[in-house]
Amino acid sequence: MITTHTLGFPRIGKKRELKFAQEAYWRGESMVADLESIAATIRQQNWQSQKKLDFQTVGDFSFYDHVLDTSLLVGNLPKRTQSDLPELDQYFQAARGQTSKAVEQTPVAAAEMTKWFDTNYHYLVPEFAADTDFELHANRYLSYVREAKQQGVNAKPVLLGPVSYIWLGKSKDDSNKVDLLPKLLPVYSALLAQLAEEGIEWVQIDEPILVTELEDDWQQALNQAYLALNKAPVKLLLTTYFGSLKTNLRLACELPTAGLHIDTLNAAEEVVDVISHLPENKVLSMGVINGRNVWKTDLNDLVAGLAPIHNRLGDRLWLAPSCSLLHVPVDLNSETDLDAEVKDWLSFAEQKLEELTIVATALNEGRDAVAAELAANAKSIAARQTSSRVHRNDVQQRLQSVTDDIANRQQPYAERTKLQQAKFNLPMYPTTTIGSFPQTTEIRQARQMFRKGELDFPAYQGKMQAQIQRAIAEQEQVGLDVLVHGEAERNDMVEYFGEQLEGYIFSRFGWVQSYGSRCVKPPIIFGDIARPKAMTVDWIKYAQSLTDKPVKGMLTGPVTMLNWSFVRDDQPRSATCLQLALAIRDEVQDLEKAGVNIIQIDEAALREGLPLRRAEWQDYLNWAVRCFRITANGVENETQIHTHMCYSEFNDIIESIAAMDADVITIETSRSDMELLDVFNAFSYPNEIGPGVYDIHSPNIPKVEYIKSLMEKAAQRIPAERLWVNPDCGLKTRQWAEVKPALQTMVEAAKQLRQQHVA
Ligand SMILES: CN1c2c(nc(N)[nH]c2=O)NC[C@@H]1CNc1ccc(C(=O)N[C@@H](CCC(=O)N[C@@H](CCC(=O)N[C@@H](CCC(=O)O)C(=O)O)C(=O)O)C(=O)O)cc1
Ligand SMILES: N[C@@H](CCS)C(=O)O
Ligand SMILES: [Zn+2]
Repeated sequence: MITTHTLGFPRIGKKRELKFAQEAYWRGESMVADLESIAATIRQQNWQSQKKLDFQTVGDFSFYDHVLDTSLLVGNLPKRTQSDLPELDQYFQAARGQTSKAVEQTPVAAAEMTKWFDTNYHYLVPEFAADTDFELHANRYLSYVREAKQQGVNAKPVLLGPVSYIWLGKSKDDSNKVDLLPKLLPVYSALLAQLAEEGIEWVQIDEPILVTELEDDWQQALNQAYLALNKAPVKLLLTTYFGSLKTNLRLACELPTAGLHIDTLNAAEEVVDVISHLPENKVLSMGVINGRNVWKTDLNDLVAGLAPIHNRLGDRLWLAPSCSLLHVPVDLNSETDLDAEVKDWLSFAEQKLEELTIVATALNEGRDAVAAELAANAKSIAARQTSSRVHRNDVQQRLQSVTDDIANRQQPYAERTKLQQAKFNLPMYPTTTIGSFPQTTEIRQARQMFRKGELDFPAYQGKMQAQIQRAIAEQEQVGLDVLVHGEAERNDMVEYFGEQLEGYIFSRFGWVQSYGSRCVKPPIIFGDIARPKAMTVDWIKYAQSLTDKPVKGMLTGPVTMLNWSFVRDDQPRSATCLQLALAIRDEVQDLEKAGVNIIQIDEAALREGLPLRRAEWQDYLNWAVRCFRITANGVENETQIHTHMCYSEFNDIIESIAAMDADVITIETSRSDMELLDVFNAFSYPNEIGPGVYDIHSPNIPKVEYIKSLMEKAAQRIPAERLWVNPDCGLKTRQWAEVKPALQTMVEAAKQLRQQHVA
């Protein structure tokens, strides 16, 4: 019999119950018991949903992030958070710098946050030093295991593996973090022994780094780890996901574990090799349902492909989604307003579990046992393949006419900058922001009322215009040079555009965790993309009508739209990106026609979209940069194109960043003390740069001297004439009470820098 399981399930709840409980606790409006109670209900519901599978996963629930959970579990929360406060409060301090406002505390620096592989999920980076010691703190983890068992759950606990845990962290003292492994392994061994005492048979141990290019020392670390952990009295299922194993294939097969999970969506071509290298006594868990996308699986096709593998492996075959379902929305059944035709093509986390059981039943008992389900699936798959709504002749024809010319500006930057300087006459160290201002409760409630029909468009528009007025007035008072309209009308920088483009649909409850309590609702691209009408022009024109200072038009670029949407799987990502590029190009040109001469095209996700293996980077960068250029470069020389990226480790891709040829790039650099600019310097990056001068994730107000010192460091690397002054990223998650003084400080710092420059 095939065994079914899942690597993890979304932990936010069907209607983001966890978010509301977390935020109420942090505001000091609820007790920890309320938060724990909601969390327990979510875990119970999740196990209930998994009842149809052979195992239910335990340990995938998290109050903030599963990497931080591992830090807690192995006694490695940052030292600065260690206090007499209860464990959960120390945990929140590590995550966000502070816990519930109702708790007396000293705020601390939050741990750094970064992207989880190539997803839009962020984890909290473990901190290491040569003297880091580990200690098992398993109470919470074991309590979940016992809670599950009390509910009759056939628990398969999940752990982030020790080698990936260390690999994902950062050494704070330049010591070699992999050297810490011998100190960490006894903690894992002790935990596995305790799990065995709880009656656990199988433990899922995630080593996602096996899909990356690993140096020898990391390969040896994996060998060392599993030789040690193999002695534990439980069976280990080693799990890999998000990619193929390539040069790590033999290693993954041969590590001494009882089973191996591979992502067969991303490693389809490796299945035969894995089967032939896998020792006869090992289980193979095949990740056959896409955990990163929302399309129904072609179950008939899958059953046909799996049948010979099942014949060969028999009971050794396990089936699961490709990765944790953390990256997809919870339940399609919550969507009552979704376009019925497209809804029939979709599958969210709950539905993916159903798909899994249908496949397993078809293989275990024969197709007749699920004939109706397979027939219904075949109908949906065929309907999608033949739908007239997927392909559009006008879009296809336009794609045929694309030439390389449209990706080029008329003049090189060196010429454009003279014309732009004459037009805008900006001072040295011009100041600006990245686009968004606080998304207040007032704004979100107005949008909710508009969505429910309680406000008509003119009333909603009036409210948003009032917000724009406020944003412009605040910026004028502060004395910024290039203003923004503040993005009040946008629920999200991607979803907002998805809602206005044809070829997209959007859900009502399709939330996916991005970090902590923050979620995104990625819009879904189902067909060819077209822009029926201008999307932003009226808002920007309105903002410009309120001031004599230039207002930047603000758009999300094609690569970011692609990377933060659920995309179609019936054509290459590059083809979808090109369609997006053309649609957004039209918006750029409409803005220009409307007299908007500074246009920012955010490509926040360009870097994170890099494939996990370097060998595949160049191909991605080639088409991604070309798409950006197609979007941006159809404008006059005098029109100034900005782009923005939140993560600025550009060491390996600086040529591509330069090839984008944006007149100005604003980036996140404050936390790196401007060292990230070294690469721009070494490359002699020719265009203008706005290195972020303060971290927008923190409520702290920066000091003038701090900003000046950062900009002085920047000026050692980039000629001052090409420097802008701006925050690291947008300000939507902050409050006005924090934003205003922070920007005042920034403008004051810029003024002093100008004076120093003259002197
Ligand atoms: C810049 N980042 C972004 C990423 N990805 C994106 N798609 N967008 C981004 O901006 N990735 C990297 C970074 C960091 N990530 C994030 C992700 C999410 C947020 C964030 O603030 N999310 C909000 C939800 C935003 C949203 O869609 N709001 C809607 C709906 C608001 C809502 O919940 N309404 C309530 C009622 C109103 C109320 O009472 O407040 C409801 O519908 O029930 C909107 O504004 O209309 C979040 O809260 O999680 C930030 C950075
Ligand atoms: N313009 C966007 C970019 C975020 S990456 C904002 O300011 O929120
Ligand atoms: Zn950003």
